[in-house]
Amino acid sequence: MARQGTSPEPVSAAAPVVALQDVAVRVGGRTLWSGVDLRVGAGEFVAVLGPNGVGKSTLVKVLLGVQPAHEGRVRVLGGAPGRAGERVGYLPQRRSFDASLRMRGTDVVRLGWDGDRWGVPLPRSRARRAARKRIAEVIERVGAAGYAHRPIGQCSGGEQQRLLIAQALVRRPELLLLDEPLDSLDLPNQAAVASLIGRICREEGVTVVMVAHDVNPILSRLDRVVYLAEGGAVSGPPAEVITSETLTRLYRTPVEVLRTSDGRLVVVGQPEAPARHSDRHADRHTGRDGGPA
Ligand SMILES: Nc1ncnc2c1ncn2[C@@H]1O[C@H](COP(=O)(O)OP(=O)(O)OP(=O)(O)O)[C@@H](O)[C@H]1O
Repeated sequence: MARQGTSPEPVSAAAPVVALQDVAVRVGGRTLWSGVDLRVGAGEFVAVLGPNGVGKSTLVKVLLGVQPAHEGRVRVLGGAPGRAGERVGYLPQRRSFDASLRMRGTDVVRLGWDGDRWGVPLPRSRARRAARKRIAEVIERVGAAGYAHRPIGQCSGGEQQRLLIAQALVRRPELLLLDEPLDSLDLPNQAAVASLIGRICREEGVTVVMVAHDVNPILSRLDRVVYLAEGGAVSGPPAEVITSETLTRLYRTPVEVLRTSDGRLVVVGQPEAPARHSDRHADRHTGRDGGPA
């Protein structure tokens, strides 16, 4: 599929945090998408959208360097993907914690600090103090201080998600890759977590690339969206991309974008990707008869 950008990507004098040039990805012998161009500047908030199974998580894996691009050029923080180490924070697609899990929220955050740390160790007490300080600071930042000492399995979905965001942030990444962080949260928690991510982006200058099933909770905060389709993609400001005309062109089938009275977007007619994994998303509603953008 040919590239279908609606407007030229903004030209920034600074090197982009993420740069994809004519990138194609193949998994299991199938091309998921191709001809994808994307430039994400420092401090931008970008959403990756599209139907189930289209390859949104795979795009994140390309940026992490765990999924190679089949074609094209990918740069992350000025280097090859996977080379930026702790400069990239990652929140994988949500996996819920078993209610009986005794690990505390602080331990979950600590995993992000200790994870794969190696090299010349700091003196033990100094290292411990630095770790404790940063873990407490980031738990405070995400508003989780009230429950971080509870077993994670006893925290609510929204509380768990905040702690996982803290884990992704604990090493002060410049780029935060979030795979459906609002998945399974109720509307008030979606709004609260979206607001938190927006503040981290705006106030701390962290670049955010976030896979989303529903763009509405983050719509007002986004600089750009990338809409993936079988074969191709379109990227640009939300107001230019999430339109009946652009999505109809991208999906080559009539797609209608409706705006509800409270400003939410609903996309009607967006096709499913050919290989659905409805097993993981049985409760979602994205087919031809309408779903959130
Ligand atoms: N290692 C793999 N081998 C074969 N197929 C794979 C592999 N990884 C992913 N896929 C397939 O690639 C497609 C894209 O998967 P991906 O998880 O990136 O989609 P997605 O857009 O994030 O989906 P969802 O919205 O449902 O989470 C799916 O059909 C998936 O089954």
